[in-house]
Amino acid sequence: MIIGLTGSIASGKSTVSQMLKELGYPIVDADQVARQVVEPGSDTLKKIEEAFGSEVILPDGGMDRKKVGDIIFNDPASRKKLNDIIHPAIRAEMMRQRAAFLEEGHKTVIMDIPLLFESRLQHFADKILVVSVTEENQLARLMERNGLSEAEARARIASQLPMSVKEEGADAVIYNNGSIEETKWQLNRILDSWNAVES
Ligand SMILES: CC(C)(COP(=O)(O)OP(=O)(O)OC[C@H]1O[C@@H](n2cnc3c(N)ncnc32)[C@H](O)[C@@H]1O)[C@@H](O)C(=O)NCCC(=O)NCCS
Ligand SMILES: Nc1ncnc2c1ncn2[C@@H]1O[C@H](COP(=O)(O)OP(=O)(O)OP(=O)(O)O)[C@@H](O)[C@H]1O
Repeated sequence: MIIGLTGSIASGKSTVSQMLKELGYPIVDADQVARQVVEPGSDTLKKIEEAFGSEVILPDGGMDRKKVGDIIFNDPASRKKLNDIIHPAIRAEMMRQRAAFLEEGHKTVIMDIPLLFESRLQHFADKILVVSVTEENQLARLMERNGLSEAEARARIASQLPMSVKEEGADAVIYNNGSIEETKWQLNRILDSWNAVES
């Protein structure tokens, strides 16, 4: 069984993903893969440099994530340009990791994909698990975690589909507004109902 884990920015996907990891499930993490494919010297980073200029490259050859974030979260055309370059590479690497886990004999694989709905990747998953949060908690947690102003945080939230659309497309929803323990309890209940065996 492939479980697609998604949600909105700062809704708690990584928190839930960590719980799944502790339970023994193998995880393919799109945000982590997105870092892997832009390592210094990679073809993808070269294409990003061609598209956005050498000012998005740090002196050590890595991508300046802050600068790229400032550009793409404030301009839909730039966001599309980056997505068109980076998403094919992310998808290919995620497919490779998924196949490797299945080949190792894992019965369940978690695909943590923040943009599952935006990129129309629903077909990747047998079950879609959405981590939801109220807009108030989302804004507060995002500002706190990333040290962003309210305007910067709102721009990031607005760059994704509304939470309600994702909830509608989910097979199950975790409401991550209470304690971590409450979130863990919801997760366990959902995994039981899906008979999702660890590893
Ligand atoms: C723009 C970048 C450089 C910002 O890096 P930064 O370290 O600040 O953030 P990080 O990578 O941890 O992403 C945080 C969250 O931002 C959101 N986000 C990231 N990229 C996008 C995007 N293109 N569109 C909408 N939301 C996005 C996701 O919810 C993600 O979980 C980086 O997010 C990136 O390379 N994005 C393009 C790749 C991508 O689409 N990743 C999302 C998963 S496929
Ligand atoms: N139930 C909770 N109570 C309080 N804080 C929480 C809770 N769940 C998550 N957080 C905090 O909220 C922030 C966002 O959570 P997390 O990083 O898991 O979200 P995410 O969906 O993975 O974000 P992103 O899309 O940006 O990768 C983190 O600082 C996390 O510690």
